[in-house]
Amino acid sequence: MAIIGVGHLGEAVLIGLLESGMPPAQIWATAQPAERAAILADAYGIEVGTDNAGAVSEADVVLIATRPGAVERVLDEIAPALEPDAVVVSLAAGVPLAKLAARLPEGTIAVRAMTNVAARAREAATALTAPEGTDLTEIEDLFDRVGVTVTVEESLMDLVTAVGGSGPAFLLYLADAMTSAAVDGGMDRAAARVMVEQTLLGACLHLQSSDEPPAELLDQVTTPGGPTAAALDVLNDAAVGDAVRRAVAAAARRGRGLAR
Ligand SMILES: NC(=O)C1=CN([C@@H]2O[C@H](COP(=O)(O)OP(=O)(O)OC[C@H]3O[C@@H](n4cnc5c(N)ncnc54)[C@H](OP(=O)(O)O)[C@@H]3O)[C@@H](O)[C@H]2O)C=CC1
Ligand SMILES: O=C(O)[C@@H]1CCC=N1
Repeated sequence: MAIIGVGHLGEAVLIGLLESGMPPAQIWATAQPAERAAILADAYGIEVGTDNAGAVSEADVVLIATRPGAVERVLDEIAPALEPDAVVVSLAAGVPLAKLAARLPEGTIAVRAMTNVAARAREAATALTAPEGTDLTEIEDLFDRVGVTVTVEESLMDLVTAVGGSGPAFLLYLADAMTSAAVDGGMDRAAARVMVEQTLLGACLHLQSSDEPPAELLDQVTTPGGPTAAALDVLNDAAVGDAVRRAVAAAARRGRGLAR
């Protein structure tokens, strides 16, 4: 396979794939500038260059990991070098399948994947979309190596981008605020970080291990008149739940805007 434009997300996916046992010799990647390509090649023991067309020439699956604005240029570069049965998977927010297909040779399958940085820890949530009737088994298997994969209608991709692709940002925002509060209260920063990260991880695992809705689990940790109730009073007074809903809507709107 080939990964074109290894930056933050591309590196997370690369690490997850290698950690999953994919042989390094199976992955050809590109990055820029050449110095970064050399650093990545050294760090991961894979082929990394700056020649996008060269990297895809023997690939069955090509992941495009550049920012949205560079995707069409990359497709123009690689299109003549693609294997006839290659599948091209764009990881970019907001670039529709139609735009991908328009730049690819007739018959080349284009797929959109919205994943997230948790691919690094093989805990990504990935949503795939492709033209109706596409057999996505191979691509699902690929993303299953780095987490959990679902398939959605393309019309949902901007929403999925907001809750999945951007999703880690919501928890990292919370982690930053909770850590600052602990440090301001006198905790050592390293200890505060361990407490916060383990608590957030534990809460997510708790949610995952239960069939109950998050609101029900929230009730169960909120003793009437207790400290958690005091915290929720503040969050509710500040309408944080509403702000989160508006943040998801804003991220989805921005994703739609990128398509233009
Ligand atoms: N970051 C995230 O958490 C998520 C990102 N995404 C999507 O993933 C994509 C990448 O995001 P992210 O990793 O954050 O962005 P980055 O800017 O970190 O990575 C993109 C990389 O591609 C390189 N690049 C640009 N043009 C080319 C080219 N023509 N050939 C080869 N490499 C090139 C960039 O180099 P240079 O810096 O020199 O331009 C950069 O290193 C985006 O489309 C985004 O929508 C989706 C979900 C989550
Ligand atoms: O914000 C971004 O541009 C990317 C897309 C989704 C998450 N991060």
